[in-house]
Amino acid sequence: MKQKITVLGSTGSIGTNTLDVVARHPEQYEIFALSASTQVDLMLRQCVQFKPRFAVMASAPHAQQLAEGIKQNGLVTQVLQAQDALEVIASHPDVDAVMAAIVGAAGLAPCLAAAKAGKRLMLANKEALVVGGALFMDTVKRHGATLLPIDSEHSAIFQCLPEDSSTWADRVDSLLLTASGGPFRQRDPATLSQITPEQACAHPNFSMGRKISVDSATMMNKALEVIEARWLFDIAPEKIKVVIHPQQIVHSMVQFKDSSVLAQLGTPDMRVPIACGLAWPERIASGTPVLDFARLAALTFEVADAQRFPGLHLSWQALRAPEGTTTVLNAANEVAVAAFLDRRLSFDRIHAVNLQTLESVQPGPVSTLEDLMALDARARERAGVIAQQWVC
Ligand SMILES: NC(=O)C1=CN([C@@H]2O[C@H](COP(=O)(O)OP(=O)(O)OC[C@H]3O[C@@H](n4cnc5c(N)ncnc54)[C@H](OP(=O)(O)O)[C@@H]3O)[C@@H](O)[C@H]2O)C=CC1
Ligand SMILES: CC(=O)[C@@H](O)[C@H](O)COP(=O)(O)O
Ligand SMILES: [Mn+2]
Repeated sequence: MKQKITVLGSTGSIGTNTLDVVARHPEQYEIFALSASTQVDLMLRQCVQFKPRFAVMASAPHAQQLAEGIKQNGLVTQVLQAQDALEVIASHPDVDAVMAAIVGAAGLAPCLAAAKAGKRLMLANKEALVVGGALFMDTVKRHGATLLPIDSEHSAIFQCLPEDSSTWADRVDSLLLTASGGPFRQRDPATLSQITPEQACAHPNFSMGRKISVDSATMMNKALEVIEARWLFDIAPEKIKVVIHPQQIVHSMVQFKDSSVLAQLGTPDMRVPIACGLAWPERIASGTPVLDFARLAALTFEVADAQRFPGLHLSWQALRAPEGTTTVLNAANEVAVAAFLDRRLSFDRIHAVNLQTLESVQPGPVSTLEDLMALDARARERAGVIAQQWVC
């Protein structure tokens, strides 16, 4: 039987890489549903190629445009656009696995729907876990869903950890997340206010969406990944460490109690963790060239400079603070990054918006999705006001 896959965010960087891997294995996988926000033409091409049963667009005008294209091409794909359409395709009884590749907190509701339906959930959308925290993990456990990390660092750790998670607490000393340091690892900090969105999005090793690219440049991506690791691997925040490794060949490491360290290596290409998540515990070809150790240059490691990357430490601070603080941090960062990408906020103010929002929003209850979304909305509103004072 072929596995039926829903891809949430199919027009993005992770979405298109997922479809690339799926297309290499037509005997094993078929696309059940796709979702996108604005890219109608690309979505139509994906529908022509993969013939999904459903395609979801985020807005009515985009859905209408897609429906016309679907009709012209004689396809039977049903186009949906409704508030709960993402939940519908994430939890449909015919779906075997869901790739969560929407960017931001917007991906939380469909992730929870997939988890409640007990699906195999491949999680790239780290913000969903940063926002959802305990509720997300409880939902996965209560409904017997299978959660597979797609974020490259977490996929690496997942592959290095013993299969039996009940042994982790006794055996594991710490998790070592590697970080590229982004495009400004060596840039004079005095010039950070001049950075353009184009410069910030020029990641040294990966071609990714604009939001995660800016996060990599501030190292807020690593802050989100520390929080993501805390929940995925149920580990105390102080046992999660970050080391800069500019080549991104070592994707992350696990240090055990006897000081032995296991690492996962590979060419930096997201099709590797995607193929790993799709097939786990089997292995399938990803289309990625293997590492050529004869030609590999030096692998180097450095400490992250706290002055250059002040956002990194917000992860540990937020994890020590009352539950819900990570939801506030994520919302502030989404607002600040959007303002920077719109050229309304300078690059070096992203951290200031995050910090001031954390200082001024007290998290309330976070035991339901509605609680989390209300807190997210409150934090966004506050972050918007804070960002406004520095509008450029
Ligand atoms: N790119 C990478 O290599 C990696 C990404 N990740 C994580 O994976 C997630 C996706 O990243 P990436 O693929 O780079 O992002 P992209 O911006 O490239 O893609 C995002 C996708 O989500 C859709 N989308 C955007 N906003 C909404 C919304 N409000 N509602 C519904 N759909 C929406 C977009 O639609 P459209 O394009 O049609 O507007 C697109 O399909 C992020 O959480 C990121 O942190 C993790 C590790 C690596
Ligand atoms: C590919 C991936 O998982 C991204 O999160 C990427 O690793 C970004 O790396 P840095 O945030 O370390 O630049
Ligand atoms: Mn990552």
